[in-house]
Amino acid sequence: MKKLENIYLIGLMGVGKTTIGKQLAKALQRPFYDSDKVIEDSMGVDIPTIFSYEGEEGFRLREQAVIQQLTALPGIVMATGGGSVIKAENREALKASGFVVYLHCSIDKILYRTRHDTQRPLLRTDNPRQRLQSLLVAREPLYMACADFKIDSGSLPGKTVVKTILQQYRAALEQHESIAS
Ligand SMILES: Nc1ncnc2c1ncn2[C@@H]1O[C@H](COP(=O)(O)OP(=O)(O)OP(=O)(O)O)[C@@H](O)[C@H]1O
Ligand SMILES: O=C(O)C1=C[C@@H](O)[C@@H](O)[C@H](O)C1
Ligand SMILES: [Mg+2]
Repeated sequence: MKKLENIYLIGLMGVGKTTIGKQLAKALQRPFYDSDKVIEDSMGVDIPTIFSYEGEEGFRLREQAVIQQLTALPGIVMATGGGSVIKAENREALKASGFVVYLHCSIDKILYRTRHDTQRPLLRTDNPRQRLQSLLVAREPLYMACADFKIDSGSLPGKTVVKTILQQYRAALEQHESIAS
């Protein structure tokens, strides 16, 4: 049976996984992990540097190792990298071990939120809008295949997003417990 002890946030870059994840962890008094930050801390360099030396493929292998490691921990909140759902092994690990929340918002909002960003190598292109659109088309089915709950994190204030996720999580826990007993 699927476990629900952990909460995982998935979605495109810039939708607010790190921001919302930290607030959820605080509300639940749980440890917070950000898979991107765990990779950066373990390597001692930032993500653009990893991409430039190892390519996206090298980064994905490191990401897979970190997702496997973190999904084995009990009682955590994790913000995942935007591309963590690409690998089937990651999707399986996320789905099996936690309540998965898919944060989404409009491409316009993502572009606005990431307008000063230098840390997202996949947006370093002449046409970031087109890049985000094609990432969304490719990934939407993968996000949906993992998600227990999908929420618009673009038009709602962060506080409301956190409150709604907590309500959904508690409802899922109750249902889970009644099925198990
Ligand atoms: N609900 C919100 N309302 C307004 N701004 C927000 C909200 N959530 C996040 N932001 C802002 O949007 C930007 C991107 O958020 P964040 O870094 O949390 O996204 P992310 O999903 O973790 O991105 P990545 O996948 O690249 O790590 C940040 O500047 C953050 O302050
Ligand atoms: O969407 C993506 O593929 C990425 C999102 C970021 O969180 C980082 O994991 C990295 O920049 C790649
Ligand atoms: Mg993040």
